[in-house]
Amino acid sequence: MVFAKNDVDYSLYLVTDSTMLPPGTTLCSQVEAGLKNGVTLVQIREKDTETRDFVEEALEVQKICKKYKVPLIINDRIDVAMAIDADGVHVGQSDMPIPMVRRLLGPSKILGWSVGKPSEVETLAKWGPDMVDYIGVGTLFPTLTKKNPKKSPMGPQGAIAVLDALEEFKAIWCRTVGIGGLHPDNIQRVICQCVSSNGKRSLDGISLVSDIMAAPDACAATKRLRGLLDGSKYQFVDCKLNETFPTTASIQSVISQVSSNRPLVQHITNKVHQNFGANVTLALGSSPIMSEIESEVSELARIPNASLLLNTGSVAPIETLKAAINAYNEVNRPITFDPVGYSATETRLCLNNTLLTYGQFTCIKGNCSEILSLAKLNKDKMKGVDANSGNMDINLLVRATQIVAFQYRTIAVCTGEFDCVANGIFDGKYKLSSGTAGITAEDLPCMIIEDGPIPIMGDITASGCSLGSTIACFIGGLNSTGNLFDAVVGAVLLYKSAGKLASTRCQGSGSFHVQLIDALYQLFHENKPESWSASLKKFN
Ligand SMILES: Cc1ncc(COP(=O)(O)OP(=O)(O)O)c(N)n1
Ligand SMILES: Cc1nc(C(=O)O)sc1CCOP(=O)(O)O
Ligand SMILES: [Mg+2]
Repeated sequence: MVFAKNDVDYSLYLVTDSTMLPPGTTLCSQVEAGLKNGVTLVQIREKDTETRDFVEEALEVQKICKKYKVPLIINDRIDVAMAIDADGVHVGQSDMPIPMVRRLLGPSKILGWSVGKPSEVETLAKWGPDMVDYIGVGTLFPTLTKKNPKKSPMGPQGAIAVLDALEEFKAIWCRTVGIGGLHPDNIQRVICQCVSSNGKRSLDGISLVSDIMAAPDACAATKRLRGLLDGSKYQFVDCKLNETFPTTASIQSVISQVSSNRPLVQHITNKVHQNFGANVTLALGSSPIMSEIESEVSELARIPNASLLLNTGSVAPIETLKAAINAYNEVNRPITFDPVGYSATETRLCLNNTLLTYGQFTCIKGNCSEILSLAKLNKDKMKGVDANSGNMDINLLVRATQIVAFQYRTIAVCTGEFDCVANGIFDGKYKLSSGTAGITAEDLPCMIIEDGPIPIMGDITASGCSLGSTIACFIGGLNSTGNLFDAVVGAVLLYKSAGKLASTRCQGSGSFHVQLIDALYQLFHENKPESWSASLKKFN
């Protein structure tokens, strides 16, 4: 049987490993359980099996694949593939060179290649459409399955770079599967986030080993994976994700929800911010807890209307931060991420990038420098001077905010002399292969919040960090019918207006601190957004 290459379904690509079989299962029983429940492509990968045994196993698996009319790919071993007339081969960067494999296999067989960086895409593009049919894009996340890995995990951001390279080098024929550490808790996020910058391409499928091969109930495991792949919405937080533009009326509704739901806002933050952040949270009718105790994060995340503010100025161990992200993601509770000093040092860059790869953030908030760095746009392109002072290049900052929102599938906030909020969530919708149907970062809904300069804001500690507290209060307090974009924009609008009001009442930075809390308290409890001083306007 020859499979027409255009008909290959890469959506759920099982790679075997008989070293992890649960008791009572066999290589064939796990493969058949997968095929019965939605596996669309199989690769036999047995790294420690003698050739004779490998051939026999491959022949058995091939029989089952034929029964389900699913192609069988052989890992590494071109000789075995030819011997049993398999449907294709997968090789990596350190295996037999692709042109040689293609010459042995002939034009009709499926040939896959492991790719981890854009330069490898450039190579396959130069070879043209008769060489590589698909690429395994990885290693996405840490995995114990591949022994002595040569590549460190690239995360969704690394996969985006590969997808961008496929578009850049016009390898439009080449299909893609993500691989490495893929499991139900990250697959939707991967499909959502792994989209080329032009919005035209997302992964064509996911490839995995242990989630099925090591599953005591491989049928159930496969059914769950199939359900995620055939789904279309990643409802990662319990509220509405639609993209309607906020209004003063919708913001008023958000405040009413916060007021009645009194969210628990867990702060994992820097020491300077802790006290002021707690007082800001109380002023906003919410309940602060400044806990960095790993063993209680799951319990806290399950408290009704719990909301996490993760400010990486915190000195908590990274394992605690990861546990907190997991805990809140697991129960669809919101996480506001404040990557303090994002790339100021190698240490911070590594910490922030690790966390950004680790979970789904409901809102990512940063100052101009942090947002520009996250968007990989350096300040030199700014028309004006440094991003933290006057002469803002508004268009560039909005663009950077939209890029962050697009790439992390989040609500991105850039705060400074003016604030902007971009909505990159696409209502949670995702789709294999076709990306965002050509919608790009610059098409994202974006609101600008302005109230003129408030210089004294920069003269107190934790003013930026406490915008994070405000956002966490607002999104934590939403009902399931509350709209996320309204909440984030409302938080920024309130915070900016309160800052302006406090600046007119204070005598200096000391009294500004107090006046800011008073102003937040007053505007929140009055709940009259139409009277606030900051302006709210659509950027696009
Ligand atoms: C679908 C898919 N993607 C990547 C790999 C890894 O192949 P390779 O880099 O050759 O490493 P080994 O699998 O040979 O250890 C794969 N097998 N399948
Ligand atoms: C076979 C393989 N190749 C990888 C790559 O990055 O190229 S990662 C990997 C193992 C993936 O196993 P699991 O789904 O159990 O994490
Ligand atoms: Mg290999």
